[in-house]
Amino acid sequence: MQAQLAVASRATPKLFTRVPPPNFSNATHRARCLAQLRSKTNGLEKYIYLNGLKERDPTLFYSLLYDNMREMVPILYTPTVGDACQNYSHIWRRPEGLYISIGDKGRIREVLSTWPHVREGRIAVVTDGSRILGLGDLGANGLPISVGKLDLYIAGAGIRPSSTVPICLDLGTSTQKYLDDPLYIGVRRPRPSAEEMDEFMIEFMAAMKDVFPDLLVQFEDFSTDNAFKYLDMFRNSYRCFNDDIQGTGAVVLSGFLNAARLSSKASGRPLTEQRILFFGAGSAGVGVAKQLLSFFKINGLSEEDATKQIWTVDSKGLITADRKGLQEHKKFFARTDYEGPPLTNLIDIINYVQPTALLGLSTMRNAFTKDVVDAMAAHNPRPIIFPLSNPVSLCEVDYEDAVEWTNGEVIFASGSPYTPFERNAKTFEPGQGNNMYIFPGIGLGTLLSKSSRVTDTMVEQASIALAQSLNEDEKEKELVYPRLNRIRDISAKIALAVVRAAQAASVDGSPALRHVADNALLEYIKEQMWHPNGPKSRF
Ligand SMILES: NC(=O)C1=CN([C@@H]2O[C@H](COP(=O)(O)OP(=O)(O)OC[C@H]3O[C@@H](n4cnc5c(N)ncnc54)[C@H](O)[C@@H]3O)[C@@H](O)[C@H]2O)C=CC1
Ligand SMILES: CC(=O)C(=O)O
Ligand SMILES: [Mg+2]
Repeated sequence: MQAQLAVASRATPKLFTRVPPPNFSNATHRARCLAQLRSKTNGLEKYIYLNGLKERDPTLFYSLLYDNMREMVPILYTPTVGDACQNYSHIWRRPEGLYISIGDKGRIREVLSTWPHVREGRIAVVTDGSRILGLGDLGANGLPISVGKLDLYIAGAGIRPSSTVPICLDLGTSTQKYLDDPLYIGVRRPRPSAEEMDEFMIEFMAAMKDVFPDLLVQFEDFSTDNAFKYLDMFRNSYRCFNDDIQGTGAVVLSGFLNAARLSSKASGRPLTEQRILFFGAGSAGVGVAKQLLSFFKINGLSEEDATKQIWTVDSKGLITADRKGLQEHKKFFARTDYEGPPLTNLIDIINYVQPTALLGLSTMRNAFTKDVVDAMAAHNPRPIIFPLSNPVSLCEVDYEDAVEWTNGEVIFASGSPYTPFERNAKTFEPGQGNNMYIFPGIGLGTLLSKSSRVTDTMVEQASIALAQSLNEDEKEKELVYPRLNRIRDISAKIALAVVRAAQAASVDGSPALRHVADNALLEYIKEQMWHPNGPKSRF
């Protein structure tokens, strides 16, 4: 009898259907799992391994993720999630999100209702797979981006796993390779017309609200025209935001605020005279440019003067207002003060604009060549260079090159992670300008305040809170973003700012929080967070 009891106590019923070995302990198993992960040399194999671990033992998976963010985030998120998406139909093991197909039009509510945790749903990340990172139209292979973003909500903001709803809208794909692939997981058809897609999206959003009344929707990686269109269409009637436009805008503004202070210190140039050149003018480039307007406005410039500090470049060169057939989202920042022949070469554009900051959101690998970086350094003692395109295979310049070419003076942040390195006995630590720093806090603050909408001021305040979250060591090392292992603390501070902004905008639905002082509210936010081995949280 005693032997039986001893055996039973070794078994963790949720994890094992058979009795584990006599020497089993959770601590050793944890170390074993990390060793198994580290034994894999290929990123995609690591992704598959972690995916399997999440299925076998979610508590252990999230606990390892929480304690090893710097090692595991680059696997579950950019850059490796890009490989996972591109190969998803081939590496697929089990259902892990919700597919809503174009064929479900007319019965979307019914399909959503099949989700096992309907009443717990709080945050959905929704992609249509049409622009996954900078990798193009991956169709139904885009689901891992929703899963990866939600893992960051769980690890970074303490959202309970069963409250998260990863969704991929399976609407077809324009990528022939996938249509021809016998293992392709999605519907085999071209993407729908704008009219058909609008009808689908209107039904989808109404059904989401019915089925998940407490849900926040994060739109992710929609192609640029649709990203702007559906944000405009839904932001005033549903609790939603677009991560690529608003999340990226907020995270880059935040890093830029810190970078601009460092660069102004070296140049003596006032903050309001920062001149920003965007290389890439899609949903991310224009989203960031719009957010940066607020930087200048906060510093006292009128909207008209602020707009003059920003130049945008697309695949045809410097964007000017006289260009024929300019897409709607490019018009706001199109220059009216340039009268020469079209400027198409980046170095010519830099020499004309004389920017203090060069931000890359172009998907053009190595577009910031040594000559480009030299041109930036010729105009600035400390040039701000942010190559923000994801994944690393599309990044505009590698960290070590940017440091080498500027003799260590560059102020740098990239969209995907780079590792620190030593140069002349100094450690260089790169910033990661990625919306992963901001959306967990925006989501947490929106849920906690029970806001009916996500307003521009909520996004802006999130950005300022992130900028102010650097600790003394990070400031001393001249980092522009905090270190990733502090993300829960940072998300709590961002959430606090978001709650206050929601209250100021009167979109909050939790009036009791209005009377709680900031310090107490911050503690309350932290207490609400889910921990892998802790008590159940509210979210
Ligand atoms: N770091 C972060 O947090 C984020 C990074 N991104 C990244 O930003 C990149 C762009 O995303 P979207 O704006 O949504 O894509 P998009 O396709 O809408 O925009 C790309 C822009 O780059 C321009 N471009 C393309 N080739 C060019 C060339 N040779 N020279 C100059 N411009 C060129 C295009 O004309 C377009 O304006 C992606 O790699 C994405 O992963 C997006 C969101 C967040
Ligand atoms: C980071 C992100 O959202 C993107 O690259 O699309
Ligand atoms: Mg994205």
